[in-house]
Amino acid sequence: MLSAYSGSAIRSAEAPLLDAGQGAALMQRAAYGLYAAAAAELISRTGGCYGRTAVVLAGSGNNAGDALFAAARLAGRGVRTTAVFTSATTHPLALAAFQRAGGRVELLSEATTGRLVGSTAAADLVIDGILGIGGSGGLREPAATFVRELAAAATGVVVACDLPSGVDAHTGVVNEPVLHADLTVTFGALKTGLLAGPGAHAAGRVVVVDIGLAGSLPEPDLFRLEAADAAALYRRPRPADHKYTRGVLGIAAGSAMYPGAAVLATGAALATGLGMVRYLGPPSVADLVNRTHPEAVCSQEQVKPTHVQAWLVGPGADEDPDQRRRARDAMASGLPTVVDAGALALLPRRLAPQVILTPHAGELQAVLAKRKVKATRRDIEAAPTEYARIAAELTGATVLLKGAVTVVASPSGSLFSQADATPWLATAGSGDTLAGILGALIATLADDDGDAAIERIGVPMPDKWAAIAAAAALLHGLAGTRAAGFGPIVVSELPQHLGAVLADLLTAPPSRTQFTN
Ligand SMILES: NC(=O)C1=CN([C@@H]2O[C@H](COP(=O)(O)OP(=O)(O)OC[C@H]3O[C@@H](n4cnc5c(N)ncnc54)[C@H](O)[C@@H]3O)[C@@H](O)[C@H]2O)[C@@H](O)CC1
Ligand SMILES: [K+]
Repeated sequence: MLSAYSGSAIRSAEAPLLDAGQGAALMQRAAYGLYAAAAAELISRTGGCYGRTAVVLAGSGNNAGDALFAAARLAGRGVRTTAVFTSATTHPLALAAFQRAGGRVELLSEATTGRLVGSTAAADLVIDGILGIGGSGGLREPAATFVRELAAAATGVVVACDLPSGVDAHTGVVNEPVLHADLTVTFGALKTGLLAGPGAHAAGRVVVVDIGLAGSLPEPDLFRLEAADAAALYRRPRPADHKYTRGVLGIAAGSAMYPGAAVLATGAALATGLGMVRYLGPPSVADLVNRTHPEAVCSQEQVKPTHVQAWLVGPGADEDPDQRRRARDAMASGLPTVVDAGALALLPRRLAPQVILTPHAGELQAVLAKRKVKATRRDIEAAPTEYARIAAELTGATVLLKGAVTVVASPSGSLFSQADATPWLATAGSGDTLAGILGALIATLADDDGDAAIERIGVPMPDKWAAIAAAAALLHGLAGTRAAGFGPIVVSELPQHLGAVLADLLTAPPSRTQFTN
């Protein structure tokens, strides 16, 4: 599991080391890590370092210090380095080291912007060291115009120092213009803004350089599950199991108008693995579910007499009064319940953490509007963790906000973010399969075994449902990525790819230290 921290948490972790006079040593560790990662990137893209060109964009703070010390080391490997200063002052020792190593210096101004955009765009490597965790708001002039023009040009490889300048380290809000990085080399620990919100896209691949903060870090602000966590969370069948002990999921999805949602959600739940799916819905849909998934037990029953461990309500069920009633009853049942699509319009005032809402930004906007929180879809997309957290707080439910990077907010305040999906998953029916996967996971992990699994992966118990939701997003993303390897995704085929993903995961859980948002 990856853990991420706000900029202020990183600062507090650094404080005792700075007080002990270790500031220069911390900067050297950061700079060395940045140099090594940038050199590796340069070699992999251009075949070497000697004779290549690099431009460092340098601001006024310690972020520029890291970048200039790193560039001095690159110069020592024969890289022709130039620093473009966005302000008249900078880290003096780093500047001296950079110049000693043969680095050239340029000062950005209105008059030099056009020329420097051209030469920077032509460089093999650009290191963005304008702002780090000390930055607030968007870039000011003249850096703003320079970065806007540079971002519109084709550049060599872009490596961000600590974080892309202009990204909010805490929220991932991107204060435009921001130079999108191919690689972000971040120091001490992951920053929340590199894993969530538009900042996650701006960051590209992320590597963490250990500068010795591990012992001083507080509780993380955000978690990200890795494939190995999903494998550890997954409830494997045991010899003494029968279908009723492995988890039974009730699904009230689909309607005469949208029968496909029921088929997709059921198929995804079955492929995730559980004891049984009990499908409840109108006869025509039940018939279709039966024909496509004969193992599902279908009926027109209501929620109360149906014996299950968990519910999934809402996909494709907007217009059907019986399905709406089932959704309301499931939410009131006290059982773990996935509330998706149409059922999101039926929320009672207050819910519990085992109720997991799975809106996209537009649906979350409606949920929030009913609770007098005004936010546009754009606002939510710009700061997804903030709005998911508000929704979890106001409803008492766990909130999984779908997006390219999916975020999950626990009513306890904890956050998860998962970036395993591929844009190919943005296709009709995709959400129904995510709901099905999540439904199967909550049905199989509803009991004490689920609690034990949560302890195993090191998640605090109040965040059990958020972690399971994050695992569902991860499995859905991996299945989608695998499916996309065979061309555009046909959602009804996703379950078979999910089966293959699970088979891989459960036999050889991979671990990752570097990831791509
Ligand atoms: N504190 C430490 O010991 C360490 C810090 N490190 C580096 O230092 C960085 C933090 O350094 P700083 O605290 O100096 O902060 P920054 O380097 O992020 O820059 C802060 C400076 O930028 C100015 N500024 C803020 N917002 C601006 C904006 N929107 N437009 C233009 N200028 C703006 C401020 O006036 C301030 O002078 C980290 O991100 C990391 O790269 C690393 O060297 C590791 C050790
Ligand atoms: K930066």
